Amino acid sequence: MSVLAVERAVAINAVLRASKVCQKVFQSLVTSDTVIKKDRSPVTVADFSAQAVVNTILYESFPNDPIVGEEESGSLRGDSGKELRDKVLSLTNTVLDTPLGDKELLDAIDRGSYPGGSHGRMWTIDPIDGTMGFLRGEQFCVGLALIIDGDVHLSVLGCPNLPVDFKSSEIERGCLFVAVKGQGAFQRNFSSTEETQIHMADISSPSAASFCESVVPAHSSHKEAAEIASLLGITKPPLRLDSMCKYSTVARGDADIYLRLPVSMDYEENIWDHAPGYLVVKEAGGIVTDIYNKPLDFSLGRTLKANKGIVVMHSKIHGQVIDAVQKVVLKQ
Ligand SMILES: Nc1ncnc2c1ncn2[C@@H]1O[C@H](COP(=O)(O)O)[C@@H](OP(=O)(O)O)[C@H]1O
Ligand SMILES: [Mg+2]
Ligand SMILES: [Mg+2]
Ligand SMILES: [Mg+2]
Repeated sequence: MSVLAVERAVAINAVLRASKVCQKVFQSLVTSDTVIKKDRSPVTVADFSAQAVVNTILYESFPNDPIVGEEESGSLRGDSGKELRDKVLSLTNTVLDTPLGDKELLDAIDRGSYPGGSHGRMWTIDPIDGTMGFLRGEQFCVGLALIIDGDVHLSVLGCPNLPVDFKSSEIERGCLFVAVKGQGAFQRNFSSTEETQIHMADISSPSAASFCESVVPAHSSHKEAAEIASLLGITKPPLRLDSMCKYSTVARGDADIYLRLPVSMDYEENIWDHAPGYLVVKEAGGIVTDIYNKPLDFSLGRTLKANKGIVVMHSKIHGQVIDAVQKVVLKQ
């Protein structure tokens, strides 16, 4: 059996079930189910439920593995949290084989409180990445990765709204991306278990490239990305997508560059926002660095403290893209 085969199967099952939760909520989303967290980002019933589902399934197979998860159960607790808790619980139990009770639900969500670090195994889960895209009915994904001694070894991205093929006239949506370190990156569609290996598009000149960036300008500077594109001679308009769908889009060759340019130099990227997408791109043959051309360091806790921004590209255009990023962002 290949390395991490059991973990791979469990992670796929967890992400598919969590994706199902998101799809159910997506079909009946009402704005009153949105609460505002301290950081003012919207969080929905689906974020809590998807994290509970993934953490429960991971715990059944790997009870000793710690988890770094985005969400925590604070707003579901006590009398004030009862209404939301009831909704999250009933939604969660629609996709689990063994139903959870109230306490088990809260415990499952809070199993994601691990501080991270450089030693041993840990999972990281973003139950809905691109919550803004989810609320708009656009792109979002469920992201899960296994990090061992600070290095990403396995990742699964569930993208329920992503067209399975941008180039096809059919509009089938829903795809899963899976990567294991050293084993390549694969796409399978929600409608099948068949896997197809994916690769970055071969590109020799940045001027022929297309690039993607966040929809939300507060997450990545659109203005600086336009300046970089102009320096590189890129004429195609940016492909704006929420979530780690940007990593999968580049990994399967639908775009060539992903720019995430810091809007504030104080912001630290979260490991769950990048570890799952990072490995899919690496295993598809791409390079992922920060704006300083430094590799991403997942070993420093819950955030990428040592990095600023994200730059994803094919090795053949790496030097030119990094030069342009540094000229514009670092004024070098
Ligand atoms: N100032 C900021 N700069 C960069 N990313 C930010 C940010 N504020 C929030 N984010 C992150 O941006 C993620 C979405 O990225 P994108 O814009 O690529 O869709 C959010 O994930 P969640 O939606 O999981 O909260 C959140 O963690
Ligand atoms: Mg969030
Ligand atoms: Mg996220
Ligand atoms: Mg999230």
